[in-house]
Amino acid sequence: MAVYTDVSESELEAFLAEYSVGRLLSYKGIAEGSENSNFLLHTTSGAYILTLYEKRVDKSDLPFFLGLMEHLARKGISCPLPVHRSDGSVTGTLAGRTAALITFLEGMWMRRPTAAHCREVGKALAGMHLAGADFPLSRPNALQIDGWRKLWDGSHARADEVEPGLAAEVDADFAELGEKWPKDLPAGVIHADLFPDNVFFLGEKLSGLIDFYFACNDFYAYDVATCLNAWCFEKDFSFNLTKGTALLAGYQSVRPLTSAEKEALPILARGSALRFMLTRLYDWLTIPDGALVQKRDPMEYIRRLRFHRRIKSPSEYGLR
Ligand SMILES: Nc1ncnc2c1ncn2[C@@H]1O[C@H](COP(=O)(O)OP(=O)(O)OP(=O)(O)O)[C@@H](O)[C@H]1O
Ligand SMILES: N[C@@H](CCO)C(=O)O
Repeated sequence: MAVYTDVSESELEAFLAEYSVGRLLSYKGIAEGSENSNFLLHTTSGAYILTLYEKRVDKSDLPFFLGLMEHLARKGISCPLPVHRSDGSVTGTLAGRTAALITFLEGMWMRRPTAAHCREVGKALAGMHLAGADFPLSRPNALQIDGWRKLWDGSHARADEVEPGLAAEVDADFAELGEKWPKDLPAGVIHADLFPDNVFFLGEKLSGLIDFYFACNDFYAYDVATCLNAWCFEKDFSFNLTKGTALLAGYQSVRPLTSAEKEALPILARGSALRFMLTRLYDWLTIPDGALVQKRDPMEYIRRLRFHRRIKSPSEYGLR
């Protein structure tokens, strides 16, 4: 459930008076998502998403996130467009929270993506990387190895509650990743969380990308590695080579990977699996049961980590 903050009709109407979106017809909370409170709004001019930023989003990052969506949308990437207020700004205050209104994207996310969906997502990711190359703002990735270490420091003592031996296993990953993490690869603005629930489709056609609230500057190939993790594993944790091949071919049809990026893919995939394992583990251990934040299973990413440790060549992901 992701409606942490209730909004009354009268305060919403007062908030909307600052926008040229017509009259409010209806609104309802959206259960999906975990970071912010989201509402679907219908007004006399169409449908919109209203987001109230909750405490896990640093407000000083909003110009980057919202500015990026606007930049990408203007360059032809299908993503939500922030709606401007009469004073030109894109954020206001509602129910004591910083809030923004963005355009509604048609489509639905794929619970069971096929290789065709994976190919489309690869193409869209590369398109986003190219379109973001001249975005003037930048934001360091807070979830690089130092950020992972902070999460790990907060989880280490209880990690073996999730699986005996996990603390020692992950300590070894940190040692190896610290040593082998690439220092210089093509970099720019990345999505950093392009999971299936952040990509909408109409049939097999990709209709848009959402949720840019982890976007940052980092290696492009790290974003590719995150998509391999999020899109190409089956429920039994086996890697689906057909999906990997499709995703990578889709990406490379728009932005070919350099040989250094190809070579780095196994270590990037391992680092990305560790990153999502750690955020999940931290939440798993620190968020009380029954809280509104949805907890996701860290074991799903421990299984991926184990897979990546065994990879000998990037061709095992379907790379050509
Ligand atoms: N522009 C949009 N058009 C249509 N639906 C949207 C749009 N933005 C968000 N949604 C809907 O709201 C849900 C939650 O959005 P979003 O993923 O941005 O939230 P979140 O709280 O940041 O979640 P998380 O980070 O856990 O994915 C989405 O799954 C989707 O159903
Ligand atoms: N995509 C993340 C959740 C928050 O964005 C995960 O699956 O762990």
